[in-house]
Amino acid sequence: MLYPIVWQNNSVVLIDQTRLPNEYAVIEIHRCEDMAEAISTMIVRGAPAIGVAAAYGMYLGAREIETSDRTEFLHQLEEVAQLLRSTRPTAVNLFWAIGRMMQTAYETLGTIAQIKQILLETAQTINAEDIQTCQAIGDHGLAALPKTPEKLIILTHCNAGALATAGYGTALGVVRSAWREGRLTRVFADETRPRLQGAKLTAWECVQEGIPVTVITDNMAAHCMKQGLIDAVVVGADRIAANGDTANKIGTYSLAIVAKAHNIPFFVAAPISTIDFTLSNGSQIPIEERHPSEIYQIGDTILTPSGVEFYNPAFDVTPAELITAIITENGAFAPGELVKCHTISQ
Ligand SMILES: CSC[C@H]1O[C@H](OP(=O)(O)O)[C@H](O)[C@@H]1O
Repeated sequence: MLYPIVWQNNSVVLIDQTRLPNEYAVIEIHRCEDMAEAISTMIVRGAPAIGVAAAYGMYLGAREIETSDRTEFLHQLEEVAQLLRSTRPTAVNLFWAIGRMMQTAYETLGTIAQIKQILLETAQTINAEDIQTCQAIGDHGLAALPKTPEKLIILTHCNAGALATAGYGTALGVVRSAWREGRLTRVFADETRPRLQGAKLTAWECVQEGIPVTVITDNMAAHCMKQGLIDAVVVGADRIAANGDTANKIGTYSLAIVAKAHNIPFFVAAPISTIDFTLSNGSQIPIEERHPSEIYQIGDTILTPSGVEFYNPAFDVTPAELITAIITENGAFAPGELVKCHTISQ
């Protein structure tokens, strides 16, 4: 299995996702500041993955705090948390993981050394739990897919694979489970402008595992659906509001509209840690805007003339009414029934 984040030799080893698919490179992270940089620059990316990365970042920061005073330690740890919170605003998993690490520190009574050790163990637990969560999402998603006698073609957007999680993936977790059970013909992967996570990362994951994959440009999805090539759409999520409105990579909203127009089921696959129950709907989800160079530059090639303006929102929000079901580690739920997701389905 593919693990993008590994605790090894007292440091965090990350697959450098900015170099895939042409180069498989790893980077060792020893300091919290470097983990924050890795999240901001998308060396590690994907909602669950940046949550796991931030959890380890909290430990790396705690490790460097040199005080024997508990109050001072917790004050400095909060500063570490603030640095990590400032990296990317949309994926709620980041804030969930940081909050769990801070709560662990507050609840741990003991020496500073004992608190640091518990923080490391908590980060490792968050890492291990996410892999199990993704495998459960994959199997619940398989059960939710259309029950046609023929094998399915699943369209996905961006990368919600092992690279976007601690392993196995969410949307690609459903793909992996479907492939394992002989329910999948192939994956259609939207290239996903501007950073091309679909063409670069989803395609790479599928090729590594021998899962047939067809890469299309984002503007081809409607045509493929009209031709009857797509049986279901499965995407990931970065933040889901209590009513089921879902923030995911830019282009997901238009994909959901097109799927609805063609009566194709549209599934969101995400861990419960991606659901933000403090938000009643998606209008309150912060949308990250990234540097315009992601639009105007590919490699060394500049695509646009000077003198133009750019708008580069990294995510959009799909209204709950366009979503067939939200697949979690506890089962598949209608968007309006997420309050039930804490009850494990049979
Ligand atoms: C497993 S959900 C991953 C989710 O995160 C991605 O965004 P980014 O590549 O900018 O971190 C994309 O929205 C995926 O669906």
